[in-house]
Amino acid sequence: MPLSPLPPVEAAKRLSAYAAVDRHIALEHKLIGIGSGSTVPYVVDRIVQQGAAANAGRTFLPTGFQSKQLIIDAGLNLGDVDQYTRLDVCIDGADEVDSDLNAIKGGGACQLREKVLADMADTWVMVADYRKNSTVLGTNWKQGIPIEVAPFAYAQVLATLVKMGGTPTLRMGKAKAGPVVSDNGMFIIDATFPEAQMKAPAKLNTEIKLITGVVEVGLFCGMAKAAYFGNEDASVTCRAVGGKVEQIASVPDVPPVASA
Ligand SMILES: O=C(CO)[C@H](O)[C@H](O)COP(=O)(O)O
Repeated sequence: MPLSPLPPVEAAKRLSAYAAVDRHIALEHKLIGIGSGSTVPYVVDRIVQQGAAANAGRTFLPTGFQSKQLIIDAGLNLGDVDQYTRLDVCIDGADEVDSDLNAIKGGGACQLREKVLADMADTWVMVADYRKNSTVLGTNWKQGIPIEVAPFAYAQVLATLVKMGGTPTLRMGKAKAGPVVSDNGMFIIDATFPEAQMKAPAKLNTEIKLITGVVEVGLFCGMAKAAYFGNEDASVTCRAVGGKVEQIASVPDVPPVASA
């Protein structure tokens, strides 16, 4: 059956997710990390399409409340990060990816758990629509780098980020008075930095991480094996570690490893 029609950005998210699952989640993969955001439901969707037999012996670890619900709602086996020290593969979304596969993540305030699972995974892969495909971080994603901080320390961290050249703001709730509180009970600061600093994201990541009170930084540097971007023309751009870029003309309606 052909894929159901979707608005262009949603269709692009679905394409990236389907292509990444088809390439990176094989029948022998038993421990799988599920990231956060609005692209990841399509990852779970494609995994379910691989069939009940494929998924019977698998365990899925979530990066937060949202992905935990996705795993449960899909009828997949839920695992806890306490039970494992490695994953076969983890697929996650991204807010922006640069030409070296460094990424800004944490638009959904999940960057701590996302980074722990990325660290654990033998293969960590990002999925996103074409708007996230960039050369320098901060070009398309203007909101800033999400930084998870201990609530007690937030004012001091804000001041230190300003001294470092950043423009930080405390992320406020949309349907809640007061700041956003992460799944870990932390606050989130979003900080923009001048392009010169954004061009060296690994250095910036280390500098921010060293601020007392910072729990995790939404810069993911040197972690990804590949990033998949769904395009408006129904193709998928795959950028792999080492700089190889591949255009995937189309994604099949059914996953190649589908089982009964
Ligand atoms: O890092 C994240 C959440 O903390 C998400 O993966 C990121 O915000 C991308 O989300 P989306 O797929 O909705 O664009």
